[in-house]
Amino acid sequence: MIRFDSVTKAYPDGTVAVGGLDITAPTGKITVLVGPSGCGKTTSLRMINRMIEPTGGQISIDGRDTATMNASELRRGIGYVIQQAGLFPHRTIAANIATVPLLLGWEKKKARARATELLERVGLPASFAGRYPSQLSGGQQQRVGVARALAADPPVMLMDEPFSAVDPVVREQLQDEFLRLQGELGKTIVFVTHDIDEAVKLGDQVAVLRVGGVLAQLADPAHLLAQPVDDFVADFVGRDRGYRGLGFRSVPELPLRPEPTVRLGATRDEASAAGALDDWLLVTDENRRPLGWVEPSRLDGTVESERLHRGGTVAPVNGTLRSALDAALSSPSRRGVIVDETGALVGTVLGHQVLSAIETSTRPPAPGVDPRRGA
Ligand SMILES: Nc1ncnc2c1ncn2[C@@H]1O[C@H](COP(=O)(O)OP(=O)(O)OP(=O)(O)O)[C@@H](O)[C@H]1O
Repeated sequence: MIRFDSVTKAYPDGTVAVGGLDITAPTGKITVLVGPSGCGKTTSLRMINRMIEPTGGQISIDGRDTATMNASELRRGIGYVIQQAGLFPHRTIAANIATVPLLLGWEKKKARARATELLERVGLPASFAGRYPSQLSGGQQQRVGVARALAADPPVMLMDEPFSAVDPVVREQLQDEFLRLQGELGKTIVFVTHDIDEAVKLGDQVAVLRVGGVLAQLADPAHLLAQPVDDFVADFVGRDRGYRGLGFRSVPELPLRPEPTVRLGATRDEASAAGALDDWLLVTDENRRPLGWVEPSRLDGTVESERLHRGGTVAPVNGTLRSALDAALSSPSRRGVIVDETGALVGTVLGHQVLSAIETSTRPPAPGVDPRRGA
């Protein structure tokens, strides 16, 4: 856990870059610092590894005051990734990745093996090991930057706009791979971005800062989008926040309807007895896993696999409103199929129910409720 207690950075010219910041970045989670240009994001990040020394307050990692630690030792336990990767141009990719392990005194062979392993981990071929940074695309260089930061397996990672310099498509791929990697590694990450979409996509919690390095709101993404604490945060997260919120709110909030079903091999009479003759009917296997839809009125024999209308995605019951809406919109019956972790049918939901759940979640909080406190 990284903890900021009333942390301040004032420059000799009087600029207060960070003004009394209190934030806790929980172990194994991604904390995103987001805010307009000049609000002190980078300064806050660099104070964690003491590339910048605070002028007030205290930063501790797992209860240890970083000011009392040896600065180079501190940095070796912290991976650091910056925009445009910041690779050493005259060193090979393998040598770049192995920088910290070699500083830590690893044998060359072991460091090289680690570099190759990490290349694959970040989605690059091992054959890139002998190339130079200029022989890689921007997105590939960013991956190497992440691999380099992970090389000595530090528990903490600081990431300063690591995906900002690449085009939107590559950026999305890098974000997805980063989330997958974090799912495996569970590092304690502080991530700086100016992009609210990136912040809500990646953050377990998001800290919105105002200029002067003051915390405006710290919340999980769903809560931030649904209940911005004031106009500054509301403007920053944007007007379409309700629709961004789709990706975060979970299906159990929705009223699920029981759905009549029928099995393969059922006759037309059985099918029309199960549901309405002129309505779509859901066909499942013996474990209640959805297989597709039929229209009983169009059946001229039994329900056969090849007659099924398979269109439509299914949404997991612990999934998001976005997946539920996709399921509803892509279903021929317009009823979105919700399944449990075994893939078995739990119920269905209508598109307008998903939309009203979003409406409810984006209404301002009731008077007396402090939106700074999590839901
Ligand atoms: N050496 C310095 N002397 C005086 N002021 C400084 C110095 N370094 C940074 N600042 C100021 O501190 C404030 C915070 O800067 P910082 O780089 O942390 O912001 P940021 O939120 O990361 O901005 P950006 O998104 O534009 O990178 C800015 O107003 C900046 O001009």
